[in-house]
Amino acid sequence: MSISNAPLPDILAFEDPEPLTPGSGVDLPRAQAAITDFLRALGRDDSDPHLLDTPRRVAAAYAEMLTPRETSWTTFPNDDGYQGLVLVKDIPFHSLCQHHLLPFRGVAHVGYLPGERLFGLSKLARGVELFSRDLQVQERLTQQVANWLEATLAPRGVGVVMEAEHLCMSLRGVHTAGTMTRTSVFTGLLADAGPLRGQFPNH
Ligand SMILES: Nc1nc2c(ncn2[C@@H]2O[C@H](COP(=O)(O)OP(=O)(O)OP(=O)(O)O)[C@@H](O)[C@H]2O)c(=O)[nH]1
Ligand SMILES: [Zn+2]
Repeated sequence: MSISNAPLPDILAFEDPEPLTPGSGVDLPRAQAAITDFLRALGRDDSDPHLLDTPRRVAAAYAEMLTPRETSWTTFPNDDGYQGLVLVKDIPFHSLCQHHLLPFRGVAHVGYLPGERLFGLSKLARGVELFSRDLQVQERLTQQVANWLEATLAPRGVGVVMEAEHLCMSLRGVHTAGTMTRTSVFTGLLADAGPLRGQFPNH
């Protein structure tokens, strides 16, 4: 099943979540042949020993960057009735800009106010990876992580803040190295500014 920008699948139901299958649309031999053509079109000498295996490496690198790791989506009942914020800060992530196929990378802060279910904490970081390993724009990525938490946990509120440097702005084009783009989505009881939302860095 491809996760590319598709509506959230029903299997994200929170009672018994199944593992998501990573995107299966990658055709490695075809990608490798395309990189060979690409290098020739860029006027590179493909007899250079360092370039001989580059098409295979590049195809494999992009396939890896576009494929999230398999995981299980364990949730637990909130038997103790915990009402406070669960917030995992500074989750490193990287993704690929849909416009230039160059990386953007930074940190995500992901939190929720639990309802009846709790996530294993690592799953918040895995959720960021799930949607990052795609050709993305940062706004959609942020919204997808928030939508996924809503659909999976039915929490009382969700907050997702993402801060990233886009290499398409740093290495080319406008050449503004070091800029950081912040996107955020807050829902439910976190939609309005207040002390809970204030726990998010740079909210
Ligand atoms: N909204 C949004 N824009 C992005 C993101 N990543 C890259 N972009 C922008 O996408 C735009 C593409 O603009 P175009 O004018 O079509 O492409 P371009 O000529 O390469 O643009 P420059 O980067 O300004 O040279 C650029 O302004 C990028 O900065 C993102 O995650 N969200
Ligand atoms: Zn870009």
